[in-house]
Amino acid sequence: MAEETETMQLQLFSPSDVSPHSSRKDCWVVIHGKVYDVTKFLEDHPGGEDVLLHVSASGDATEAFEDVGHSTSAISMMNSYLIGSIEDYVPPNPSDAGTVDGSYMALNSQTMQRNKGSPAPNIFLDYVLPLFMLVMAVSGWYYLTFVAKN
Ligand code: HEM
Repeated sequence: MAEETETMQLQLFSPSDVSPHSSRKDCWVVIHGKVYDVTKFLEDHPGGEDVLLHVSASGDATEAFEDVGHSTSAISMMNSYLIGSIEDYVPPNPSDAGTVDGSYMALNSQTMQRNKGSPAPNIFLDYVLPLFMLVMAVSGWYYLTFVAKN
């Protein structure tokens, strides 16, 4: 039940259209709701063909693709394999919701921003270490001012 969209000229697929294409001779992967025919790329994929076959069979390759942290050149290569998109795509990760209709690059740069953004708070570096240094400085000042003088 594939059909053409007028705006993006991308074929629309349902998950059941995609699932039969998970063999070495015919391998499609779904990443961020876009469908890529990677059959001709299997042998050239630097990460190997087995990972692509595996995620192809799993239905949605988005999380696996993101976990690897592909380079921008890998991301630009993807367009050559783009054949369509999933109709009414529901992202596997709820935090991706709302970006389904955005372009892949936009979504990916958001992901990179998210990953690059503020690191997880470190209680030792943020609070304990500065407090320790403050106590040491005050003790030093107290010793030099009041104790060492006498
Ligand atoms: C059309 C889709 C894909 C393209 C064009 C692509 C392209 C690439 C490229 C160019 C690299 C070399 C490293 C880099 O430049 O980032 C790479 C590495 C890799 N890719 Fe993909 N990839 C695709 C999909 C996937 C998917 C769905 C997975 C799923 C797990 C995957 C797993 C890996 C792994 C494990 C590596 C090796 C990373 C390393 O050794 O550091 N790739 N891919």
